[in-house]
Amino acid sequence: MGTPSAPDVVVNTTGLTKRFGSTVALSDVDLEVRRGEVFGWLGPNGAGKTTTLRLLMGFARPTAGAIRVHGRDPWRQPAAVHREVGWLPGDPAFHDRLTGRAHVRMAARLRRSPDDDKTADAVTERLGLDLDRPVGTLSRGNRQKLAVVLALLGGPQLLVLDEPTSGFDPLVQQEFQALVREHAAAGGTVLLSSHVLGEVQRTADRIGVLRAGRLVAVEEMSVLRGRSLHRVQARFDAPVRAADFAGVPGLRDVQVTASTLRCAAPAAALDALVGRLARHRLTDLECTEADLEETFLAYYGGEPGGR
Ligand SMILES: Nc1ncnc2c1ncn2[C@@H]1O[C@H](COP(=O)(O)OP(=O)(O)OP(=O)(O)O)[C@@H](O)[C@H]1O
Repeated sequence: MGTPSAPDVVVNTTGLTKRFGSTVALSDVDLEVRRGEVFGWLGPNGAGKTTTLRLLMGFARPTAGAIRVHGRDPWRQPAAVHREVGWLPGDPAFHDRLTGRAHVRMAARLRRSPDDDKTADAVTERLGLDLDRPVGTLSRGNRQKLAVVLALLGGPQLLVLDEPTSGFDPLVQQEFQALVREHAAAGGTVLLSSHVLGEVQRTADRIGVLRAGRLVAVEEMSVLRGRSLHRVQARFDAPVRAADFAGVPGLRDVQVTASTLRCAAPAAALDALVGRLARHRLTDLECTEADLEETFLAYYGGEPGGR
């Protein structure tokens, strides 16, 4: 079933749709994730991110459309897909009385990969985790580290990570981001979900944005950075009108009150904007670059917590 995918396509979906009763969790999603890239899967709570990843793992069956991992249908061939995938669930479950190392050994036995203690020790040391403590005594962040260790066991080609950095402090986040980048640099592929751009902006090569189950954008991170908005505030020695600044391409959120203009402009619009400003007598000008999260919300709308 499905068309064969090109060799560098690791995950592809066509018309992927999942409904739960009357709830449409995913609607007609077409997506390709390629070898060697880190793909950020972004959207507010309830947008359908986890549903996508669960379909990828074969834990649920699409209502319509298809998802393939290296051309395989995860619903029909879950074991073959799981052999290639390191999975970090959004709410990892552990046996509280067993140590981290016992979990590693169990997972290694399931994967039949004897070298896993070495992988586990290397990752554990980098993230700063004690594998010899019962999991029930670990903090949330440390349990999350163990989930990362387990996802990396056996050197999977594809890492599928559902909100992986929740609970990490900034230093651990940095180390985790380095692990993700190294995985991609070695030819691996990473698909990671998040509801905030800030969490994936340092690691992702591309992002896909989901909103209420629909794919609203797929963007190279470098393009998004290029669209980065500037907040501009200009004061003049006499009242101005919004119409004086109409037609500057890309200008957003224009507010004019008496002799003050406030607006947002992508870098590409600054030159035209300055031309318009210069038609009046300026008394003050401020221009500050918005952070990427703000740029992202301006383009894709909505609150990070809203659906
Ligand atoms: N098993 C299920 N039964 C019924 N509805 C479900 C089920 N799983 C998900 N949903 C619904 O599907 C929609 C998408 O949920 P999903 O968990 O995929 O979103 P998400 O983007 O991962 O959100 P979050 O960031 O909160 O984890 C939501 O409306 C959710 O309530």
